[in-house]
Amino acid sequence: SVDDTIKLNEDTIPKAEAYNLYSFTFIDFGLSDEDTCRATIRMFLQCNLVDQFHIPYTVLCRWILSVKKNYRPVKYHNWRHALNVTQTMFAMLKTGKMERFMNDLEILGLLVACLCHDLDHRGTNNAFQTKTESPLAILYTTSTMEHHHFDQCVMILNSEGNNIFEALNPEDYRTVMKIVEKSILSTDLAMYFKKRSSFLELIDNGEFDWQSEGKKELLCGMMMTACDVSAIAKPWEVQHKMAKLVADEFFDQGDLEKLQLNQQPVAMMDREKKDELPQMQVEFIDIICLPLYKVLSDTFPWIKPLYEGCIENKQHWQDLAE
Ligand SMILES: CCCCn1ccc(=O)c2c(N)nc(-c3ccccc3)cc21
Ligand SMILES: [Zn+2]
Repeated sequence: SVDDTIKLNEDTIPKAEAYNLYSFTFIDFGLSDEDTCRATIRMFLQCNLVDQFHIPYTVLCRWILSVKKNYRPVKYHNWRHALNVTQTMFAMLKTGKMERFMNDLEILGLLVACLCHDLDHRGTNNAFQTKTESPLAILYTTSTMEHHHFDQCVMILNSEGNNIFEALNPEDYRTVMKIVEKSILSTDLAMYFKKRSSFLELIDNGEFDWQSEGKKELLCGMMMTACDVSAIAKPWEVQHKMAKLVADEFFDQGDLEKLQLNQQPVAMMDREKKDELPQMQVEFIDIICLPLYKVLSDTFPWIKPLYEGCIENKQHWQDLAE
């Protein structure tokens, strides 16, 4: 009858294995937009978040659709990137066994942060906001886009029927919003090097339980970056396609800089230098990705597949760079 809501149970939403959600080699290419929403629901179900935090099914669906709608159709920083980052976080927590260090609020916060971490991205980076004196750069002078992404996350949660946190008590609500805010802000790659050296210091001091406030925040921040760049660790065919999407988005920004600002873009964003891409990929892997996945997989061995995937892709890019 009309008042039959779609009962949320195992069979209305395909199983996690049907979407290969537990794997570090998850590929979204074959999924329809509707499938991406079902896969997101499945990840929340598998982490028992819907029952744990009494998230009404219709609110969860509406929120996922609102988040998807607030991603722009840019070449790389779109809804599919958000889904891929969220799925990598899910795989790190489950297959990578990182969930043992996290309480339920942290798991909820991390998945929400991943899904929202690039909301309303325009395909241009923080430097571009500053150079063009965009309204966002005037609003936030540091981590400009990341503050905007968090703002958009809050705006959606405050929209009618979209507050998946509505059943949380005030203390838990404050806690989870802090986790979401810190996790989204930690995806600013400019913060990565500082974060990594603090993380290394903790490792060198023999840190093992990660339970204090600051240490937990640092671990979540490292996990967020590991998920954000995880396209670099995917099977070569997938990585090659994703790298082209990243480069094309960078080149579009370079074009804007030439046209709007009459400035010469950096090599990474200059389509005249596209044949230097393989070498730039090797540098990106060596400077950002390998150090990150090495320190994480040395400490948490079950996420080694990310390190191995990255090593393999470095080899492929080196072959192209010669
Ligand atoms: C906005 C930051 C994107 C970071 N990023 C995330 C995941 C990726 O897979 C990749 C990639 N394959 N390549 C690049 C890259 C492209 C041209 C020059 C230098 C680096 C970046 C990247
Ligand atoms: Zn991202």
